[in-house]
Amino acid sequence: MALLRMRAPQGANATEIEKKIKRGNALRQGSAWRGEVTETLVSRGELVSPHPRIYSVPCSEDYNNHKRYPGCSPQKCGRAVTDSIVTREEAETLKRLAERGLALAGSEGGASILDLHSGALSMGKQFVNIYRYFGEQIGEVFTEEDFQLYKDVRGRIQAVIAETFGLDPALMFLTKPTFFSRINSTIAQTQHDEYWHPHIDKVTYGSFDYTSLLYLSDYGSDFSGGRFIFMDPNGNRTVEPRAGLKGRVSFFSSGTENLHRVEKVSWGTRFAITVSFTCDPAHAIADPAMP
Ligand SMILES: O=C(O)CCC(=O)C(=O)O
Ligand SMILES: [Fe+2]
Repeated sequence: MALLRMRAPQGANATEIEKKIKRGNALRQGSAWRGEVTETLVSRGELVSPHPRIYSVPCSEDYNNHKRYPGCSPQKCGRAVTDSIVTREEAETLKRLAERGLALAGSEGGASILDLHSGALSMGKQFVNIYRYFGEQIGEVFTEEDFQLYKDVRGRIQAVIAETFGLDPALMFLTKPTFFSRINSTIAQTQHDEYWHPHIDKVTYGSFDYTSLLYLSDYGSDFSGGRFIFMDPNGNRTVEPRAGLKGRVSFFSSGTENLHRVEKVSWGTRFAITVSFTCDPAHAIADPAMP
């Protein structure tokens, strides 16, 4: 995603992890596997309800290099998708909010973000602080109800992640960045537009232990390309975004076991929100709020 390139890998093990990505990429390029989709974990036509569809993956060693927080740090790793916690109306409301916010500016390239917590909004080739730049006008874009909806949805996602991975939800914390993304097929102008690179969220964002993505538009009707791809050593596993019936939520442990990328969007516009959690209270943030 756009914010993704803003941060260098952090921590003592970052270079090791980068080496692992490079080794993995070299292996993939040299093998018979040419990056095709080998398995669709959840397709656009399915409704995953009432229980999440869960795929377990062995935890990578990443977590051994970090302080462990009992009740939160991953002991079980994997990925899951649920279509049962965000209604279609809620997804539509959040999409309209993303549209309104991003309509104020946006990247010249194909990927724009609006970070609700920091206020960072793509503008041309850079970012502005939406709360500072638009001042009082912000009241015409966001309402208290919008922030309340974000908070409710965040709470539901947190609960389902805790349930799935056997965690205490009170010991996991929202972390930054948390942002709306808007992606289209416009040619990239800066690195921030290059959303398609393989990455590991724990490396890219530092504080993430669990990542979630709430999709606000539909693969195949609002846009094409733009599938989410887990890049496993033995092939690609994809999740097809969708929101038209229920807002699809995909979530996963943020370490090397979940190396991933987003396929390039070939037409249309793709909206999503990233909502992620940390086990480290020092990296906790409050829910975004009206300034
Ligand atoms: O939008 C998506 O499906 C994934 C974005 C992503 O990988 C990220 O923001 O780190
Ligand atoms: Fe990511």
